[in-house]
Amino acid sequence: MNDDALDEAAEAELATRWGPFRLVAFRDPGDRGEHLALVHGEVRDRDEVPVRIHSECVTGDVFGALRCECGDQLAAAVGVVTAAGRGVVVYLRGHEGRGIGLLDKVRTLALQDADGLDTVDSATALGLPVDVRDYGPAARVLRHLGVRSVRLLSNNPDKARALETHGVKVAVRERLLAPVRPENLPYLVAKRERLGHDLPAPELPDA
Ligand SMILES: Nc1nc2c(ncn2[C@@H]2O[C@H](COP(=O)(O)OP(=O)(O)OP(=O)(O)O)[C@@H](O)[C@H]2O)c(=O)[nH]1
Ligand SMILES: [Zn+2]
Repeated sequence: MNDDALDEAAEAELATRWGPFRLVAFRDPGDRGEHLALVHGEVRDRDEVPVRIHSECVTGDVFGALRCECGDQLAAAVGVVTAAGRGVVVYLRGHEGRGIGLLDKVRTLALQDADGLDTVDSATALGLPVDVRDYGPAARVLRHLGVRSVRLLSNNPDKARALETHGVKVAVRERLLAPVRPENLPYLVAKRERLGHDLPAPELPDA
């Protein structure tokens, strides 16, 4: 896809429970979707800016679902950014279910519960792709913000590679770990063993 400018963007200050952010809402020319970037501190013309590229997970991010660790990672990323005094959290809508959409994601969850399939096999069993996320919108908004290179907060080496193919300079990728819980243990195991995520062997804390 092209790596040109954003179609349109709107900005406002956003005081949050975590601290002050500048909200940049934008429409991307590639997927035509509306996405968000939460910007903290000065990021223009900076190198190694802490950046989280977060795929929408309405169940985990909004409703606190524990079967994935998305909500915990989002909070952790905001914590890293505010502690560093600068950074960006890009929130990509349309990435729900690694790009298959909300309804099909929920179908995969139901199949996991019914048949014990993991997050990969449940998608394949339904004839769905495992991961069809487009990182072009993330690359374009980082360019729009003038970020020179990023300290990427992610356990997914493919995400770093995908961003690089869209012209983002990933100076370093850093793990973004969430607490291991009984509810998210199967998901973390599958991400480590099936999807090649850079995760330590997940272990539950002693009770
Ligand atoms: N298809 C499918 N998608 C899921 C499932 N659980 C969570 N997701 C989606 O997975 C996306 C997040 O991807 P993950 O594989 O958890 O992590 P990642 O973004 O690749 O890697 P990190 O940067 O380390 O978070 C979100 O869009 C979720 O909606 C599931 O069981 N099936
Ligand atoms: Zn999730």
